[in-house]
Amino acid sequence: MPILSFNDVTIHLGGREILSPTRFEVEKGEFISIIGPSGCGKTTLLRAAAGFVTPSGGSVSRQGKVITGPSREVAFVFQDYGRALLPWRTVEGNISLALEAAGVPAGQRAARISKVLETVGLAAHAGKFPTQLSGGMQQRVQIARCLAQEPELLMMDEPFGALDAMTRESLQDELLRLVREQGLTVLFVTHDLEEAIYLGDRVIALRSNPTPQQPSLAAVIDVTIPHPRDQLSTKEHPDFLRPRRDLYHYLGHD
Ligand SMILES: Nc1ncnc2c1ncn2[C@@H]1O[C@H](COP(=O)(O)OP(=O)(O)OP(=O)(O)O)[C@@H](O)[C@H]1O
Repeated sequence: MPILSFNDVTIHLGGREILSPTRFEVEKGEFISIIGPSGCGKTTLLRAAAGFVTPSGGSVSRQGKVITGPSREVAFVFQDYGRALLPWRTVEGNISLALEAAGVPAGQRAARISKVLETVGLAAHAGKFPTQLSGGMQQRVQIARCLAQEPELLMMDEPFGALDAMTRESLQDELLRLVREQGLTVLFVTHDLEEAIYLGDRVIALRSNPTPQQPSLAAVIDVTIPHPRDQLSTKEHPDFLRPRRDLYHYLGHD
């Protein structure tokens, strides 16, 4: 059974159709990249998948059950790490939030926090406050907080969009490693075509202003580049260049 199904989901916001009927499924352990022009509904699609937005038509199911609201089984990483982390809590304190919310007993929290901090390479920074960390490290704290939650689904909304190119590439590689080690299922929104292909098992391309002839779902492209991937050879691989060219056209760059 798919972990997530969009069953002809339509979404209207502010009296406008943002998402025209959209159907796709996500299997456990898949990494789905979502790409499209600004305002085409990428965040809205993530929010619907997380139960924050109710479809005006169709339904979203998780493990075969129609979702009716938010769940602890879904964790969110936002682009704006500065606002996602509480500045008055240390790194450990921020991660503890997810465990407190999930009702994990105090005696079990410390071990889970050190495990996720180890996983994201921040064990030495547990007692620091977010402002004492670089942007990339703060983003890793957000990711660690999500991992501590042990979610079924990880939603990432342009998580690396505010980082410099080198930090972004190293976090992409770290994320790929985590996904493979932990068998995570991820929906990852990005503006960056190369990032979408580099990370994804599939790329979903959305278009703005859908019509019956040109629905929101412009394309779903399988990415067959083998793992492990690396920034140099993967991006020269024919299975990288082909979807890059196809998606470039789908996104209206003809
Ligand atoms: N609560 C809302 N009420 C009305 N309109 C909304 C609401 N939320 C989003 N929209 C509109 O829906 C459209 C899609 O927004 P969304 O944030 O999903 O796009 P996006 O593809 O993620 O954009 P970006 O790439 O710029 O982040 C936009 O035109 C936005 O203005």
